[in-house]
Amino acid sequence: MCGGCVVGAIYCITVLCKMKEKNPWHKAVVIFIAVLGIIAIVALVTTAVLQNKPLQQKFKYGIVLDAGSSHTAVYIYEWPAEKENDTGRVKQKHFCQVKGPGISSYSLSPEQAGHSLRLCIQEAVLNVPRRRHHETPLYLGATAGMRLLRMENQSLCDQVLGSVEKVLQSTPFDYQGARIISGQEEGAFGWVTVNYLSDRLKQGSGTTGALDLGGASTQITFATNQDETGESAENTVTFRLYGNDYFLYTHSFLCYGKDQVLKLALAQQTQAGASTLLDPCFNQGYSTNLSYSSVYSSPCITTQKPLAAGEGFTHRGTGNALQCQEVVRRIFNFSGCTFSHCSFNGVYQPPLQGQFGAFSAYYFVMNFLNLTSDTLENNMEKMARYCSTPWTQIKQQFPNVKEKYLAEYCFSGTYILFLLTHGYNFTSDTWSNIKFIKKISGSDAGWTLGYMLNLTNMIPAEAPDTPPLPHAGYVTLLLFTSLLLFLILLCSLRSLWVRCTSQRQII
Ligand SMILES: O=P(O)(O)OP(=O)(O)OP(=O)(O)OC[C@H]1O[C@@H](n2cnc3c(O)ncnc32)[C@H](O)[C@@H]1O
Ligand SMILES: [Ca+2]
Repeated sequence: MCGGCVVGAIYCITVLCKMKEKNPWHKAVVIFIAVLGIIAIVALVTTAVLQNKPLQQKFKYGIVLDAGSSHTAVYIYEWPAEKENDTGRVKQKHFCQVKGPGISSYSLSPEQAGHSLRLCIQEAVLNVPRRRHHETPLYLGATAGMRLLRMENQSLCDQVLGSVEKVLQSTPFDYQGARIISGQEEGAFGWVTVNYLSDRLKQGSGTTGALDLGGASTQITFATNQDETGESAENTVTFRLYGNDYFLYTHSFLCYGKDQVLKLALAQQTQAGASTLLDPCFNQGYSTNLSYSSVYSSPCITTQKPLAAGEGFTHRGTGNALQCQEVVRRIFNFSGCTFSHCSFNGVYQPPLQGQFGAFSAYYFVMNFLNLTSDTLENNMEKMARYCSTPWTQIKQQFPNVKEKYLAEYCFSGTYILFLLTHGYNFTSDTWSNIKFIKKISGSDAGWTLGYMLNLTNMIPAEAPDTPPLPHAGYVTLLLFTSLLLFLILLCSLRSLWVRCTSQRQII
């Protein structure tokens, strides 16, 4: 188009040049054409810039409720509408922690499960623009607490899900269902979240494994070679994302979350039915009364409450890390592996590969104990020091930390170190491959984002086509070409002018 302008202008000037002697207005017309040329070029460049300028960003939203065993959390995600399929574009906009325990704890009053969500739902209504409400998908995924309730009592489990469903259906959002997700989904979507947020999926290699420690279950997930996944189909998840194939190893250990594993340890230590339990995993001076039923009523505990036992027992700390390790060791079974490699309890696990992100309770506990950036050996020493500190001193030192957490850190820290090393086979050399994380680029690490990305088809199987030039490159090229054409126009005008003048002199 610009080339056409220039050729046209040159033609006009040639004609004008011939008409020169007859027309006294020739100079004004030449200037007029030159100005028109400049205006045309400016208009062209302006149009190109404006046409390609990103429109004012419109955002879309998605809401996921993480109905965990210990609590429910509501995550609101936000992304630019026109960049839906780009990796790293979806961000956590808002987070709301539901007051009270997880929904599985409402099995005796199921109506309360739905009711407990109301405040966070109200927050969500305020945090998503009203005009987007009807098109904002809303999902609820329940994890290990509800898996355990389902094992215990299917009917109560259905009533609790029905109660949350009733509340979620009455929201202005596009409710997409409440369900108990499988352990494989929990592990695999945690892996998707971590790798999506760290922008690793488009690169196709060097992904990060995901370690999630909840209250009732724990997951390990990492990419491995295709031949490693052949041994155990139930531990394999495959994804094709942005044109790359991923073969994931994943396993969820039900009952090995932080709260249930403590019950395993307590049950293991109270087999004799004594009225006092001296527990090396709790600080010296710590003492509380526990009922036997609070320990033995969990479906994770397969042994019966000891016959000789009364209603309850006194749980007393002795604070000894080495003895605590032995207590923890007894809740793992390292025999009976029928595969080439196992983690524990006869579960297949291929050799560990690559870096790992450890989140949820891994982060809470290791961060509190200051064990996130040291060697394994130093962490063992720090752990021993924490366990041997008297309870009164611990309480004085951390007056603002919830007492239940404080009391359990010796046990939880010892369990985490044992699980990662003896359970999953991390060594002193590979310890530094684990990063204890809470958030990545402002969004929480966890399964919820990966779950939503999957259900909304926001991660394409094939890499989307990208324009050959980025926007800035395209505008620069256009500007440069226009300037070049403008210069050619000026030169042509000048040379024609010179020719006309010389012809006039000859005449
Ligand atoms: O995945 P599931 O097993 O269903 O459980 P969850 O989703 O409820 O589990 P979380 O990751 O939210 O929490 C894991 C555990 O960490 C505990 N926890 C939360 N904040 C903590 C903190 O600051 N210090 C220590 N423990 C904490 C919490 O009570 C749980 O027992
Ligand atoms: Ca969880």
